[in-house]
Amino acid sequence: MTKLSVNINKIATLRNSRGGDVPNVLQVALDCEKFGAQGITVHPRPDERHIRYQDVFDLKEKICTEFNIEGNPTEGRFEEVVLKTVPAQVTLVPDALNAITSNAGWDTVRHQAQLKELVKKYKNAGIRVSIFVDADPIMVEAAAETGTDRIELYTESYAKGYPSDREKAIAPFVVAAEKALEVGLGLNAGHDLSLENLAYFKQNIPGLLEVSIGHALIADALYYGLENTIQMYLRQLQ
Ligand SMILES: CC(=O)[C@@H](O)[C@H](O)COP(=O)(O)O
Ligand SMILES: NCC(=O)COP(=O)(O)O
Repeated sequence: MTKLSVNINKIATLRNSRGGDVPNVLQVALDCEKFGAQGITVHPRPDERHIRYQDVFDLKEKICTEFNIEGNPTEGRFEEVVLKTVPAQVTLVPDALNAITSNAGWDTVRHQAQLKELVKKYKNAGIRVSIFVDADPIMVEAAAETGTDRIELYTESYAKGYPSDREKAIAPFVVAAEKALEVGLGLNAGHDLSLENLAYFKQNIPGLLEVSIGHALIADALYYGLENTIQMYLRQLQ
């Protein structure tokens, strides 16, 4: 089974644009769960441009599905907030401070020692760890050496390549997924997954445990409504 974790960053973006509490981020998260989402993902950034650190505490208290916190472990209050809230999963992402969104996976060879320390710290706190990586078997193999439980494959290149040549776009992800299974890593994926490209990804990637989807899903909800949209995404994963 592949779990759908809804990334609610975009709900917080909308709320922050007016400075009030509409839409209410916590209520949307609870509704996502009610509508069938099996997890909630947030990606607090140091400038708190969407999810605020306080949201993370508020969400942890109320949501009952799997809580996944993504972000750069060395920036802002990320480490403090994750260790205080103890989510089900932390996903380590090497975000640059000025990037519009996540734009690369870890170089797990170069950052091996740093990642080993981080993985140990979060695992000792009882948090499952996932490392965001590109679809490259060398990066996957080195991720396994850090002791991480899972990796999250960074799917932007798949999403970009899908419309013109989906077989070519998926090929490196199949290789990376097979490597992950071979070295005993759990497998997540995310970034720019959508109603258009999700089913083919799911059908071709062995052992896919979880996808986290935000941008496209929230945009689709403008047309189909949140409940319908979540059901539509869940159907792609059957
Ligand atoms: C880790 C990742 O793939 C990102 O998609 C991220 O979680 C979304 O972050 P933004 O909403 O800040 O673009
Ligand atoms: N980890 C990826 C994620 O949470 C959502 O990414 P996107 O669907 O907003 O691109």
